[in-house]
Amino acid sequence: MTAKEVLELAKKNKVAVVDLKFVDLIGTWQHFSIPVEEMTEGLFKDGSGFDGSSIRGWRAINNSDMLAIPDPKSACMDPFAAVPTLSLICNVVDPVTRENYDRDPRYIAQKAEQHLKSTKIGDVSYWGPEAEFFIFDQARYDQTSHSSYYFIDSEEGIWNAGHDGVNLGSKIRHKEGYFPVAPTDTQQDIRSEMILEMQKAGMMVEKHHHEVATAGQAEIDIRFDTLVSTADKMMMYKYIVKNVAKRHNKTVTFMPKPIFGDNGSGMHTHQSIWKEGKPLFAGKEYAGISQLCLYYIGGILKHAKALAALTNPTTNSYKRLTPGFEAPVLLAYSSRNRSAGIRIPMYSPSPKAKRIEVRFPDPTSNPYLAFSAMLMAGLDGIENKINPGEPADKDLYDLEPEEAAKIPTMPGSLDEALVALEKDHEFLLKGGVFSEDLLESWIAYKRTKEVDAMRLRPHPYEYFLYYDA
Ligand SMILES: Nc1ncnc2c1ncn2[C@@H]1O[C@H](COP(=O)(O)OP(=O)(O)OP(=O)(O)O)[C@@H](O)[C@H]1O
Ligand SMILES: N[C@@H](CCC(=O)O)C(=O)O
Ligand SMILES: [Mg+2]
Ligand SMILES: [Mg+2]
Repeated sequence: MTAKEVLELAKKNKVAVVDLKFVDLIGTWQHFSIPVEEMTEGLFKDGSGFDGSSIRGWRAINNSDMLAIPDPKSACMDPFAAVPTLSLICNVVDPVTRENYDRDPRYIAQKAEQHLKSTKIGDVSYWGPEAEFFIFDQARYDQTSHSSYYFIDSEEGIWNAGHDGVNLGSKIRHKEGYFPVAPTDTQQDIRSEMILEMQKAGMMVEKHHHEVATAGQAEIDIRFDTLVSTADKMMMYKYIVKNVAKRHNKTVTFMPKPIFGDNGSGMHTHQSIWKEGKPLFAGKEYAGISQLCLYYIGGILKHAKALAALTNPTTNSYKRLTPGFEAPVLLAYSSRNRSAGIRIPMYSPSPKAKRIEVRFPDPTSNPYLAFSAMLMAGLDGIENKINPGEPADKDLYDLEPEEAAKIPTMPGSLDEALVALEKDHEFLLKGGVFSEDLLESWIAYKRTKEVDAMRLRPHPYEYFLYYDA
């Protein structure tokens, strides 16, 4: 859509307000709105000003004026505003230099797309994220100065099955959420409503279903698209999922591991590179992939510990990456099992469908940064012909300890991942895609606001362990 077409769309839909959205460093949409009269063709060049100093991980107060420049291609009607509102996703620009702000995650993703072209390896990359999430009836969090408590509830939870925990016929048994029909699945209609809103917002949806966890775990899969467009769609995806849940007085969390002892939520990320309309990952090597694809896998595996700081960026992320819950721990690749960090799906023999699925990312990641970082790691693997080693076609959860010890693992904590990123980030700086400044501010933010903040707080479970010591 061009700027002119957006103005026509606004007229046709009797738009009164235009909502300008942009993503902060952590990966949350921020927004402000203007009356429709303020939306001229010039807005798409000159942008609209806002104070960037209050945005997480951004510039200090002495350097705070920013411009939001809307991307006309992102225009759609906002599904949740009662007043007819047009939604536009923006890039962020410095008003003095008119340069893109180098901490704007969307700009980094645009540079990653350009970088792929400049390497001449390929001209486009495709991304298909499968985000999982929980729909709860309510969630409460209370914090006193001494400790913190949380409480979640779900009509599907086994804790609602009766005092003795016996299944009463329409309750999901432990690990059996995937996927009996209603009345066991109580969330069919709410997921359907979510995908209808996604379609109205211009997204192509492939599937929705209940996931394995007992208490309202869901997944919606969208059709793959180019890097920036897919990251834009992930932002809209979360917006729609959370707001449809709210309509039903429910609440959604994308936390990777909200419930101890049950499956967590991942965001497996399918990816492939193409050149002149040809899929570069299809070939005659293992599982029908190409040598280039093997090198791409080599790059992802080599840099996985550093990547984790961006693809699994919360302290909670590492509670998901434990054996026994379909989330990967060991850094290996395989066509067969879902316990490997990278899987090569075998559903279709078509070269067009040939892709790799990186299984460790989770939906707390900022999609612009996570996709860009994975692309940069894969390209580094291709440029340096990094051999990924032999595939691991066994169940990696059941390996003999000596065998398992030979395979590298994901980091055990966010702290470890941040240290890995500090040591290994040259591959991200190529072509000026990521800057040292952005990575430093990411690491500092995550360390002080999340790792240290968690480390310094007494945990509720410590009361169970130590209160009567
Ligand atoms: N060539 C491709 N490049 C990138 N992504 C692709 C390509 N072909 C398909 N995809 C995307 O891959 C994703 C496939 O999701 P699908 O649910 O089939 O995966 P799955 O890993 O088998 O599922 P699950 O993990 O739930 O068992 C979709 O987003 C789809 O659009
Ligand atoms: N929920 C699992 C994945 C389940 C699946 O294979 O879809 C995870 O944390 O990655
Ligand atoms: Mg899934
Ligand atoms: Mg998957």
